[in-house]
Parts: sequence; structure tokens; C-alpha cells
Amino acid sequence: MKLASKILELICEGLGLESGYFEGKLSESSLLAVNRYPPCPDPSLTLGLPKHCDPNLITILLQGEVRGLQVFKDGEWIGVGPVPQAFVINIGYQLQIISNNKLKGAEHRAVTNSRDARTSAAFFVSPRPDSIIEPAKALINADNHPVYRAFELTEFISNYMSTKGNSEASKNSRDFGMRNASKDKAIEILGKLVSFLRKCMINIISVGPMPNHIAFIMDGNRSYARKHNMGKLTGHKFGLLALFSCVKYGYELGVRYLTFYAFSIDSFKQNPDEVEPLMDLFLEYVQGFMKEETFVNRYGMRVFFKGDLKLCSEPVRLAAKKAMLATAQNSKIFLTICVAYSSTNEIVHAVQESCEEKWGEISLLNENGANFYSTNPVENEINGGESFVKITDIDKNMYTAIAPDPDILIHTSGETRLSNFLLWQTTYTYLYCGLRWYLVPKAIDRMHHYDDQVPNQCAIVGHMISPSTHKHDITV
Ligand SMILES: O=C(O)CCC(=O)C(=O)O
Ligand SMILES: [Fe+2]
Repeated sequence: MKLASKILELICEGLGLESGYFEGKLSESSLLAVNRYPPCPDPSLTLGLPKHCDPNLITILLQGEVRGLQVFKDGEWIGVGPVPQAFVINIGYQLQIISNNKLKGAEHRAVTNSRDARTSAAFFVSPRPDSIIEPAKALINADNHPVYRAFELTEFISNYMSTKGNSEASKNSRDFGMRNASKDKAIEILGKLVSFLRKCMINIISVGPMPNHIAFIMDGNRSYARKHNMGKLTGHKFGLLALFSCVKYGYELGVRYLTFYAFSIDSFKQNPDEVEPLMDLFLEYVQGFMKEETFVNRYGMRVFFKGDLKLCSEPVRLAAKKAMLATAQNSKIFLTICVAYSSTNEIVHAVQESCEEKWGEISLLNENGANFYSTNPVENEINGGESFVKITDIDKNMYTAIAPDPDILIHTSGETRLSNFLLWQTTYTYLYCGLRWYLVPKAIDRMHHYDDQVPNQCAIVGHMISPSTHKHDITV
């Protein structure tokens, strides 16, 4: 981080910006990703890391000793050989925008070779999600008009989530800095580019068997907000954005079932004052989400809201019902959002339903003279031999019965507990804790390579490093 601050300070000087321009919010988020490229007998058959520009501020890249990085210049790929004891610094799109196109991100890719495994480490420095990104005022004058409009990074994130994201976006990157591009167009293209990058990542990792069902405990929003001096609601806002983003990731990876633990029954009971604005926000997002017709239809997504919904306010219940009805015909991807949910409540509910069903059956049989459980339960046990309520009965009465048991459960805070979520369904589930949503694809990758018994095939390690404490709080 110290090196990043030094580089950014030099960039300030070079651009003619006041010293410390990038300090604080604009460079507060950081992520270290370690990329592993195993050798391949025929490198033309591997994807490596496809053509992209980094979507952040700057990236400090340690290449290792094996060649692989290439930049695209004048229609040609040019190798960037590793220089011992040196880092490569990539300019990301946020810096391109702030510098008003004075600095431009270079398109690059990483290729594999047939002999040596390659490992690179990329340290991404990005603005905090609630930062306003815009061309620096000091760079704007009568001759230099702003090429981009100001936007909040969250807007960028939503935009990025709602763009179609396809490889054509890489063609658009040539027009990205067009002086006369309409403002919204610029944002749209920016969104597409990031979406493209995400797609590249997904293409790389979705080789091999994919998990069928991923469940998420969307936790840690409050501590994230506290850590970054944001209001609680802003923290939750990011949590919800993350939820929708995970849906897109999941879909693109070919995961069929996604289940999210959005609000527990306990949070409803313990903090009613906090729940109300949260539910309003939730409602806003659900409605927005449903408005995104292309999203729901293109993905063929069926939405379920599960839990003790009568605890929710009337408008939330109605919106949930509407969403479930509107998507009832879809069957490609199943999204379950657990609200007013707890696993123990779900189990009690399922047992109760099962018993009621059974009593219904027994009464019917008794009306026909079967005489079950009339006087002597021991006798009945001898008669029946088996329990009346079976595991399959409980299974089918679970709120979440529409999905098979999850293959992976991801807890987005640092907690290593199940927090009363899917206790019945997680006997054989892999548990990932302290995983930020944007690292989800990497975790999935790890998981399916464990399954293949091919360790290190494409292992990726990521740490979230908090700039203030330099504490590693996430490990994938
Ligand atoms: O592995 C490399 O050399 C490039 C990595 C890269 O471009 C990235 O992670 O964005
Ligand atoms: Fe990159």
C-alpha cells in the first residue's frame, strides 16, 4: 500500500494535481489476487487471462520469472518480459476517468506456455465503492472538456450489473475515450468493459463440473459500514448490490440454484427500528430487480421468498408475492431469498407440516377402519415397524425444498458459524467464510478443483487487505 501511495503521488505530480489527490477514499480498497497458469502441452487450447483493461485505479503486478503478459498495441500483441526486481504498473479505468483520458489503461492479457507454470500476483488499488469518480477539476479548462460525467462507484457497480457484458465490449474499448461520446454512453461502455472482464474471469474458471447450488449468508454489511465510516444502511445497500451481483455470477457460471440468507428472524425481533428502513430498501431493490425485465427473462430466473413472511410488512409481502408470481414460469435458474428466516424455525415448520399431513392420512385410514394409534402406540409400532414421519417428509416440507442441498455455503463475513441457516441441508456442504462477494467465482473454482482431485490446477489466492491495519481478513 505504501508503494501504491508513492506511485499515486508521482502520478499526481505528473498530471499536475494537488499532492495527496488520491489519498483516502479514492485508493482505499485493495485486493491481492495470485494467478496461477499451469503449463499446457498445447497453449493455444488454453484461455489464460483474456484481453482486458483493469477496472480499478492502478494495479501493481509482480510477474514472476516466466513470460506470459502481453499488451495490445497497434493491432498487435507485444510480450512484456519480466524484469527482475520490478513491478508492472497497470493503469485502470478509474484513473483513466480521473485523468480525463490523459492516462489510458492498456489492454493486456496473459498467455500460458507448454513448459513452465507461471504465477503472477496482482495488487489492485481501487476507490471505495461510495466514492464519486469524475475527471479531476484541475484538468478541466476551456480547451479540455470533461470526457466523462461524475458518477458514484455504486452507480458504476449497478450499471455493470445490468449491462449485458459480452466480448464485443472489447471492441468498444477503442471508442471508450471518445471526446464526443454521450455521457451515458461512456458509462454504458465502461460498464460493459468491466462486465467483459468479469466474463473473462468466468470463462477461465467455468471449465469442469460446476456446483449446482450455492448458498450465501450475506453478513458483515454492518461491520463493513462501521469500518468505512458509512451509515448502516449504506452497508446494507452494498450487501444487496452484492446479492444481485452474485446472481449474475452464478448464472454465468452455470449454477442452477442460488439461495441467500437476507434477513434472519432474530434481526426482525431484536432490531425492529433497523428492520423497517432495511425492508424499504429491500423493497426498492426487489422492485428495481423485477423492472429489469431483460435480467429476469433473459436468465429465465424463478424467484422465491422463503421464511416466516408474515413477519414482513404488507408492502414487502406483496412485492415478494408479485415477484414470485411474475417468475413462476421460469425454470433456468432458481433464486431463493430467505427473509424472516431461521433454520430452526424452518425445521419446526416442516415437522409440524409433516405431522399434520400424517395425521390427515391416519384419520382417513382410521375412518376406513385401520385403527392406527387408537389406543396403544406400542402395538402400532409393532404393527407399523417404521416411523410415520420420515426424513423425506421433513425434506419436502422445508421452505427451501425447491432446491437440492447446497454444494457450497459462503459466509460473507469473517464468521465461521452457520448462524442458524440451512442446518438441515448442509451435512455435506463446503463452507467458505469471510469471503467477499467478488471473490465468489474464485472460491467456486477452488471447490470444483478439489472435486476433480487436481490440486493447483488453477488455484487462486485472494486477500482483502485493509489499508489501515494491513490485516488479511479474507483468504480464498
Ligand atoms: O498474470 C498476469 O501477468 C496479468 C494479470 C492481470 O492482468 C490481472 O490480474 O488483471
Ligand atoms: Fe489485468
